[in-house]
Amino acid sequence: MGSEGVVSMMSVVEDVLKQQGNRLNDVDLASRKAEETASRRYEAAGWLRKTVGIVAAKDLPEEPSEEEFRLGLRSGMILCNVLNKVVPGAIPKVVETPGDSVIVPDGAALSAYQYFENVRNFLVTLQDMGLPTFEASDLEQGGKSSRVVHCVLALKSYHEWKQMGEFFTFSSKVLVRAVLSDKKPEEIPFLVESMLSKVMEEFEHRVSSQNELVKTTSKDLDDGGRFISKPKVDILEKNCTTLKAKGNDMNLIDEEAPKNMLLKQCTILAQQERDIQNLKHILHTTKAGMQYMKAQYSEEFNNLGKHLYSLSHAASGYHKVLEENRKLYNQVQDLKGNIRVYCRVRPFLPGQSSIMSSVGRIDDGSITLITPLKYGKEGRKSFSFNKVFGPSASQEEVFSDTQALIRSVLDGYNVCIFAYGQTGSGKTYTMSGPKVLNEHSHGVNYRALNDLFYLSEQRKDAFHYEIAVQMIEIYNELVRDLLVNDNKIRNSSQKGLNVPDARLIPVTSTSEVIELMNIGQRNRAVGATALNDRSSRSHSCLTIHVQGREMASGTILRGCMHLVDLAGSERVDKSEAKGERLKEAQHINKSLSALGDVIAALAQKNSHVPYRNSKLTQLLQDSLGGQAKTLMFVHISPEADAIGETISTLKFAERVATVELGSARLNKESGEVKELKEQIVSLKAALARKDGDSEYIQSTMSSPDLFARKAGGALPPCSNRQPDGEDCLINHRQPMEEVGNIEMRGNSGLKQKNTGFDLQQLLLATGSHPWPDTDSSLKFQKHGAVVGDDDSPRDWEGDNTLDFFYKRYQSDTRDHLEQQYNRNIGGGRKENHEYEVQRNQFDNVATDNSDDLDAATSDSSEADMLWQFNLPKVTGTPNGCGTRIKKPQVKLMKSPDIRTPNHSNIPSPSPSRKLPSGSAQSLNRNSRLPGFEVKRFSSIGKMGNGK
Ligand SMILES: Nc1ncnc2c1ncn2[C@@H]1O[C@H](COP(=O)(O)OP(=O)(O)OP(=O)(O)O)[C@@H](O)[C@H]1O
Repeated sequence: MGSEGVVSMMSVVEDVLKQQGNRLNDVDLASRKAEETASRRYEAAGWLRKTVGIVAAKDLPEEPSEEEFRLGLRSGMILCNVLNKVVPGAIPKVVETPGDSVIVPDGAALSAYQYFENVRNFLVTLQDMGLPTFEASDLEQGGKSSRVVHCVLALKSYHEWKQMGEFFTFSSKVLVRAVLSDKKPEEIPFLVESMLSKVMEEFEHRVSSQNELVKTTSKDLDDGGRFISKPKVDILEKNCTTLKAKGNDMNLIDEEAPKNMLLKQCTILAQQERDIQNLKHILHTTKAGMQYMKAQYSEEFNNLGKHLYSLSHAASGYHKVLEENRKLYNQVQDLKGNIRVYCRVRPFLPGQSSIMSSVGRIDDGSITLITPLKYGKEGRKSFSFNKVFGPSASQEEVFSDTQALIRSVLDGYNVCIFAYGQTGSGKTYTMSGPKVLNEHSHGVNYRALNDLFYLSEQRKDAFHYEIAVQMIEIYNELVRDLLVNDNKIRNSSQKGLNVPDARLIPVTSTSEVIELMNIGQRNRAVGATALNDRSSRSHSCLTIHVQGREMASGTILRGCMHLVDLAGSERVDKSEAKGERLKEAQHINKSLSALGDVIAALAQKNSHVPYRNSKLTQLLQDSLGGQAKTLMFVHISPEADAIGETISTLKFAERVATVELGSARLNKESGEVKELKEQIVSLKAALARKDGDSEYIQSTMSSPDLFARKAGGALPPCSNRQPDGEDCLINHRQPMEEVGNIEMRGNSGLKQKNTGFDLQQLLLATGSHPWPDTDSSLKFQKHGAVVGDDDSPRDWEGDNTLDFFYKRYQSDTRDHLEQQYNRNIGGGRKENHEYEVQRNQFDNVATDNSDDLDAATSDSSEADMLWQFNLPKVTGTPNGCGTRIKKPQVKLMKSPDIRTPNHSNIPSPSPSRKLPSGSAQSLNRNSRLPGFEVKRFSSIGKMGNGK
């Protein structure tokens, strides 16, 4: 472009400016005043000149360098300021162009891109309106303005279209004014109409595209944005087309630039759509993944729940199995006859420090002690028992395993529960409870009795039970009946435990027993005042005798239960006991060590078991050696300084646990046997009547057993020895010999005679010669007890005499008796009675299938007998139980030679076994065996009747 062109352009512009300035004056006086100032005009003209000159100097490339960009920016700024002059207020003036921003007069910084975009739009609008100022021809003619616009568009592309955002708003009022200011009045309606139609067109176009966009967006949102929807693509394309078309329509700019820009915009939009779709897809996938994971999680959670349930089920099953195992183990132990041993650890007492405990660990069945060096390097010692109860175990827990034993008593077994342990270790607490009793603190005694009465009540439709109680203490080797108020020691014999003098009192409820126990405790306390805390220095034993009759069959079951609270073991040197206390301690230790000896002998299965070395071992004899079910609670204190006693206590207890007593025996007597016994009694009575033995008749006619005597609900009368005015229960006391065990039944006449039995009579009755009365060492005490001079137990197991006699007797007694009977028949002789008795006995031996029961029955009382009479056992077992005589032997043994036994071949069982005469009529059917005979007669001696 030549200088002429520039000048003419300048003059055109100057004219326009002039014209416009004049017109604006008319429209807005204030504005015009400002715009009309010479300096501004001049300035505007100068800017314009400069701008045009610069732009003319160089075309701005599409992607300008920094310098080019700044140049273009500056050109645009100048142009805009010119335009600002032309249309005041339409475009803000540019004060500065720092970086790529534009500072307007009020100091606000705008992005250059936004600013020039607005300028472009403004120019396009003006052009669209057909304003003369910006006639295309003018621009094209001058070419400068188009370059400026180009420059602006180039800037736009430089900053990318996508950043396009806000547009300047400018006052349409101002614009209209500017447009109409130089128009003739007649042109105005046309112009306004044209402008309005364009505005409407644009407005409608924008509204419709806006609506479509809104619809598409909402549909996409409804679809969850899964994929690019076809309509949307169409809209995009349409938009692109529109944009392209628009670009084509733009006459003010180059053909290519808008096309490129539109294409770019489309590409960018499409890309963005794709991105959005991808994102949506990812979102969808993630959602699906989440849902899948959620489902999986909940499934796994369910499975875990099921697994946990099955685990807990298995765990409870495991515990059940453990419990079952323990029960089975206990059953096996019971079958083997092992003494059950439960260990209980006392808690620290109030005021004691619990830091120094000797107990390290307690498991279900084992306890580990922490031991000082002197007990071994390991520092630990473990002991195993049937169960170990820790310090926190409740009375109920401790009793829980004992319940089965209570049932056994009602089933006809003998049971012994005893508490062992060092002084103050909690024996009395376990057996009776603490001083202040409540429902939870009741000890084994109370609970056992409660159960006993409860179970007997439950069985009342099938069984009729009668229960009686005895209570004794052993103090300094003297036995004392605690249920007698006179406080006399009933038997001070050092040779025998003369328990028959201990009262046996029928009871019908736990409270009655508690009442008796209180009496017993009071009696114990009387001693205690004199002898310094005697209650803990003596062994006490509560014995409960139970007899049950099965109503349907008449079968009799007898069981008894000893509940023994032993005196505490004590180290004399440690306690520094002196005088009476020392004597007590020595007695206690002696009896406990005797107990230890008995246990050791039993554990080693020795043939000799030294029961007689103390009253205690005699008391426990039927529990330790008589096939009873025996349970020991061993107690220990937790204090570290008691470790010595604790270890020896537990060692002792472990030894006890190894003792096998043989399986417990059932004390059962069938109705048939009972009938036979009754027949015997009546036959005896008939014979006695004939003999005029009124005393005998009288006694025989009385009911044969204590419990039978009580029939009709009346309690047995108290003994003659009972002082008048005693407690009602005391008044019902029975001498023990009347009520002891099974063998206490009937034949009280024998008791009253206080006679023993005569084996010689039996031998005579069986055609045997009596054993020579060579020894006076076997004596009868006043109650018929047989006492050896020495206390040593006699083991007759290996005695050939017995075997011999047994064989002879067994095989031929029946014939012999029948012959004897035939000889005596009609003679009214007493021998007939003996014959009947013996024949019955024989029949029982030969035919009675309840043989075992008989044996069991006899056994239950056997120990009592021996205990009472100091009579050594004459059975085959090492410990004196009469259980080794076996029924098959009884039935198979035969000897042709029985009628005239060669007495030279039958040595006396023992020189000490000399028996008094005159008791032949008291023969028991069980006298089929010598061993049994002796035993039976012992029973008779003790109980007063040996039917
Ligand atoms: N399991 C326990 N829980 C709480 N206190 C107990 C427990 N065992 C024992 N005691 C308390 O310990 C003290 C001694 O107990 P207990 O009299 O029963 O011992 P002991 O072995 O019978 O003594 P001794 O041999 O002198 O007769 C008592 O005060 C008793 O209450």
